[in-house]
Amino acid sequence: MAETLATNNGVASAAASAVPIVPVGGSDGASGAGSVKPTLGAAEAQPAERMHLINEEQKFTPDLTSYLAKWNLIESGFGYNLCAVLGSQSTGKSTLLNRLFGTSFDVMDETRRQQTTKGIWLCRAMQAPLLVMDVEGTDGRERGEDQDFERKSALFSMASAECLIVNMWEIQVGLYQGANMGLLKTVFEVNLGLFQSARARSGSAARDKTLLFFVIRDHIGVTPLENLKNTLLHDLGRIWDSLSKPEGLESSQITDFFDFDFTTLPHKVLQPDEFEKQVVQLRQRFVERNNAKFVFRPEYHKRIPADGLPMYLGNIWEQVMTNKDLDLPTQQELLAQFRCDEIAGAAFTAFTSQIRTFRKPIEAGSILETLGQDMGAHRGSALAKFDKDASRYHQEVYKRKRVELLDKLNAALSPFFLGQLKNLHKVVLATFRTSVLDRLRGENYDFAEVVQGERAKALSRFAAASLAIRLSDTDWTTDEEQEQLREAIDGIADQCRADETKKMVAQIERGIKKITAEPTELALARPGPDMWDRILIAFKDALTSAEAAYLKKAKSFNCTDEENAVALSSLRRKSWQALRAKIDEQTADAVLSIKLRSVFEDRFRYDDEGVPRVWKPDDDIDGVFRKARDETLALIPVYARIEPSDPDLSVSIPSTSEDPAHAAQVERGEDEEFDFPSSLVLFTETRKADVSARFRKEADAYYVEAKRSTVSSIAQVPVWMYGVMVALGWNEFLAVVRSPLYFTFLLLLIASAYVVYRLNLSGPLVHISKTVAREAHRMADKALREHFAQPLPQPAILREDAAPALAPPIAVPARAPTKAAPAAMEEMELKERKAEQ
Ligand SMILES: Nc1nc2c(ncn2[C@@H]2O[C@H](COP(=O)(O)OP(=O)(O)OP(=O)(O)O)[C@@H](O)[C@H]2O)c(=O)[nH]1
Repeated sequence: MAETLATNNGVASAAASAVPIVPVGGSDGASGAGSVKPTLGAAEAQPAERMHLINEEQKFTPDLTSYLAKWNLIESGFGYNLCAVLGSQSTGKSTLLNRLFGTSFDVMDETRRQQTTKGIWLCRAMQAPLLVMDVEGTDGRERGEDQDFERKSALFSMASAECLIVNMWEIQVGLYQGANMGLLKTVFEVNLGLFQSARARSGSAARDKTLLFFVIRDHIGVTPLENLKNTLLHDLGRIWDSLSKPEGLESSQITDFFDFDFTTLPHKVLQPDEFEKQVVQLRQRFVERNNAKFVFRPEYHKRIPADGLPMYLGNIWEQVMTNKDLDLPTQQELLAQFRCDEIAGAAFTAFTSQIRTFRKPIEAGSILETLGQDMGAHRGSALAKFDKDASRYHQEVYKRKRVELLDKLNAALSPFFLGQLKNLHKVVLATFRTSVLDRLRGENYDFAEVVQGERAKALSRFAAASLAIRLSDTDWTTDEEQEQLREAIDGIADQCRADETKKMVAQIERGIKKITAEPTELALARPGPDMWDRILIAFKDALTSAEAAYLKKAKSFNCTDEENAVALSSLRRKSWQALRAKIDEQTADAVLSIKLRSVFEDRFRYDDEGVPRVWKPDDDIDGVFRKARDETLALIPVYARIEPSDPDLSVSIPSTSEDPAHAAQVERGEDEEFDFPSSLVLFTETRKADVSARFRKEADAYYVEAKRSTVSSIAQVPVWMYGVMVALGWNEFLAVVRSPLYFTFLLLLIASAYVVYRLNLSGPLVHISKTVAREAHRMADKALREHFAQPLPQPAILREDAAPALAPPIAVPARAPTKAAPAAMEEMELKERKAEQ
């Protein structure tokens, strides 16, 4: 046992040089040391205000936190020490504490010798971060037989203080009650129970040790400290042996739980200078950390941070009061849980107010560029705050609470992470769409390259941005969002490709329309058995080159064969429909009748050399008319159906019913139904009959006109008639020459003619005359047509029943270039007809 003891023989024997002593406020009335000067190097200029930790009614103070703050200790963590004093009443405990630590405990008035300290008082030492407890003296006459409070207070001091100063006079050494041995026995017993569970759990007794520092007062020096110490140790050993120890601790030694130290102090009244000197020396052991005999060794510390001390001490006292077994480690754990929760709560509150600013912009769809850093910084500062205050508490509890706090912080940040991801998804997708569409403008682009490039850009931007907001120590992942983005991008790419394909098909279709327009117009204007051959050759040529153009471009679209087949089928169908629209335009009723009339005129009004016919009475007008009319009528069935003379030139486009892709489009309402066989038929039978009837009427008018022209040529005036006219008009001639009036008129007429000739006005006059004549002719012609349009008795050769059967389709020779009836004439006639309608 002796080896484990930390004794201090030197203190008692060392009669240090006279060192002035601290005057501690006015509290030390007994010392009368108001004249001595402090040499403590104190951090505080004045003694700290004491506080009643446990009052006479055995109530624990609620003000400890504020006092700790006032004493600048609340933030000190483990950087403080706590000691308490035990001893009989009026043995100079308060005096000793005030002298040693510069505290402000009340000291007994020497003249009255009555109890001064009631309950437990606490004060901060003046020169060190040390809390000192002045405990009500034991064995006081005020409490008499009632030892309840002294036991409680001793137990409380034992549980909380690192160092328990046992104050006694030299003459008390060897006594049982006087030396507080009875009290110490009780304390040892309860202490064993107290530490039992702690030992079982931690396996370390050293950690829970307490120092019992015996200060033997009024030492007159006759009995050396060593003897006194041995006496005390012997007594303590006896007490320990007599204890009923709990199971598992039967063989435990007193030194497993306590360290002992001993010192003496001279009589304060009889040897005041010596007393003060030794107090100063003793003080050094309490306040100088680098002192070799520094009292507060780390293993004595209860490991309670200063800010948790009020609660810890409160709980201990509550347990002491309710006589429950004290389990200090449990208390420490409970305290740690409570304090860690408190600290975490404070850190979390500050954290939530900091991160509140993220909510609005993220909900509004914005992307916060520094969100990841900010989230990390706020989370880090919350954890740092927690670590700073909570790490001093029970480590297991601290670590568990830290994990809980981290989870809570992550949960609070998670909505921002997800919100930002959602916004990122939207923005990246929109950028992808815009960029692709921008780059698809114009002609020179490779669709696959554009889409692949932008896709890679979008995905890497998303990956980088989402990585930036992924915090460590979270289970946050972005895999699902990346997959969703990939799908969305592919969806847009597919849509773009479909749009591009459509655009390309429409462009090619326009090209085909342009290329086939002229050959179609030309072929329909010059009908014949090979009319459709010419049109279909042009169409097929255009379609073949269009398909080649599509396939060439489609390569860069990465289109599948199926997509290509659909697009090509659509291209063929649309091109055919465009051709058919052109044909419809060129075979509309009005246009067709002009075409037929033109063909008829070519055959009827012009001879084989293309020279206009002047009908003579002996000409076979009827024969020529019949032939021209029948040949023209024979063209109507040719126009009626698209049918090439060469079957190889036939075109076959799948109808909707044969094309599932188009059928689906029709079902979706994106296109109209298409039936190829019916698209080959231009005229129904009824329309054919209508066209024939109309043409016949027009042809009849030509016939009548031709007939009339022979009548007017027959009615020419014979030459002799002019001789007769001269003979008959001779008298009138003479009358004019002889009459001055008529002659003057004649001269005026001649003069006018001369002026016209000289002024070269003959041209305009002739032009006006011609115009007037033409207008008159047109009006007469119109009147005649209207007249003959009435149902008149027809000549036998013109009646339907007398007409020969229509000749089979025959080749219609191309019109000679010198012939009349150019397209302009046709148009003029068409306009005239429209105006008439
Ligand atoms: N003989 C002697 N008397 C002392 C010594 N120190 C103080 N006293 C006197 O003892 C009396 C009691 O002093 P306190 O310091 O109040 O003693 P206490 O133990 O705190 O008293 P309670 O708080 O009532 O238990 C005072 O009159 C002091 O002057 C000392 O070293 N020796």
